[in-house]
Amino acid sequence: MNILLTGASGQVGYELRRSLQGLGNVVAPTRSGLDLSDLAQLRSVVRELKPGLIVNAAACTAVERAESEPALALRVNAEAPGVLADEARLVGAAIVHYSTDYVFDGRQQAPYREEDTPAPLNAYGRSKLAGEQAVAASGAAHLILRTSWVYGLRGHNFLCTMLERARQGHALRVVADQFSAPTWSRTLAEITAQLLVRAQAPGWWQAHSGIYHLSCDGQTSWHGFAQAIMAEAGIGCEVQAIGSAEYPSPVRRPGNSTLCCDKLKALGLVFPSWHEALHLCMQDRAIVEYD
Ligand SMILES: NC(=O)C1=CN([C@@H]2O[C@H](COP(=O)(O)OP(=O)(O)OC[C@H]3O[C@@H](n4cnc5c(N)ncnc54)[C@H](OP(=O)(O)O)[C@@H]3O)[C@@H](O)[C@H]2O)C=CC1
Ligand SMILES: Cc1cn([C@H]2C[C@H](O)[C@@H](COP(=O)(O)OP(=O)(O)O[C@H]3O[C@@H](C)C(=O)[C@@H](O)[C@H]3O)O2)c(=O)[nH]c1=O
Repeated sequence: MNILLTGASGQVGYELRRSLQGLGNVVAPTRSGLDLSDLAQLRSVVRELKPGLIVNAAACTAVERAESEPALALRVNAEAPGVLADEARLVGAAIVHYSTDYVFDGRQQAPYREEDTPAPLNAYGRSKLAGEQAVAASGAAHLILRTSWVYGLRGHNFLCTMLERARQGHALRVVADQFSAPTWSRTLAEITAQLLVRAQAPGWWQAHSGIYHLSCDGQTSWHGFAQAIMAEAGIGCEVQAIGSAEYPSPVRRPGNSTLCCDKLKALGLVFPSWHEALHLCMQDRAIVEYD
């Protein structure tokens, strides 16, 4: 089976490329071979490859940029996934699509469940919600996996930003009033692959297509996450706690976007705590530095 993987140069796509190996022949075009803003190209690539599975890890993830370029965010995060899902249905493929905790407004105290009503606060969240809706409406066998605060040792993410700022000797001031679960890109990719092994059972997609929450266990604030990163890296750098109002940004972010993952756990999948995953990720640091 051919597996079409988009976004393989991103932090989740990079890990998926490895995790999906045992499931089929992973075809991972670069952006020049498959540009999600070119909807006609998307259609022709899927028709030519005839994949049995599409895994869409490509997205516009620059949250601040989405505020000033909402049309591009909508095209890549909403229209393109809709086209991919539509084409998946036509070639008889299933599609896995990633979404975000930022579809919620963060006012709820308890962790969000899949059936809770989304109400995004920003352009990125609105584009991702529209993407979910397009995939769900396509009629293709699908998994929409919502995750949160993804990091890894490569690419653009909060962990790399904090380590770089500390290395440069900057004082760290980090918001302490936004809560969710940091999720290692490798955890996300490995649990996705475990889920796809289960999905090989006859009738699985008909019974299980839908939205699932997939984050590491537990919750913390960005400030708590930054403190844990410094501790794991052995950097004795103080991290000052600030309120969201003290961090200048054109983007409104949810106060509590922790995701409840019980629906996936009920399928027998085991999730590490966010702290455990961070520890494992940081153990990889020496390897990545010599890559
Ligand atoms: N990062 C996070 O904190 C979170 C991410 N998610 C979701 O997880 C998924 C994966 O995110 P993540 O790996 O972090 O994202 P990254 O920003 O690390 O990677 C995005 C990928 O998408 C590709 N891409 C962007 N625009 C296009 C385009 N027009 N055509 C083709 N490819 C394109 C990028 O390619 P290139 O290298 O060429 O730019 C890159 O490979 C996304 O759906 C995201 O919304 C959900 C919650 C949290
Ligand atoms: C760099 C920095 C950020 N912050 C704040 C801003 C923000 O509230 C929080 C995280 O910063 P980021 O720039 O990583 O935020 P952001 O890009 O909003 O992160 C989000 O990305 C998208 C793709 C998602 O889907 C979300 O789950 C989430 O991970 O920390 C500080 O307080 N101090 C700092 O020095």
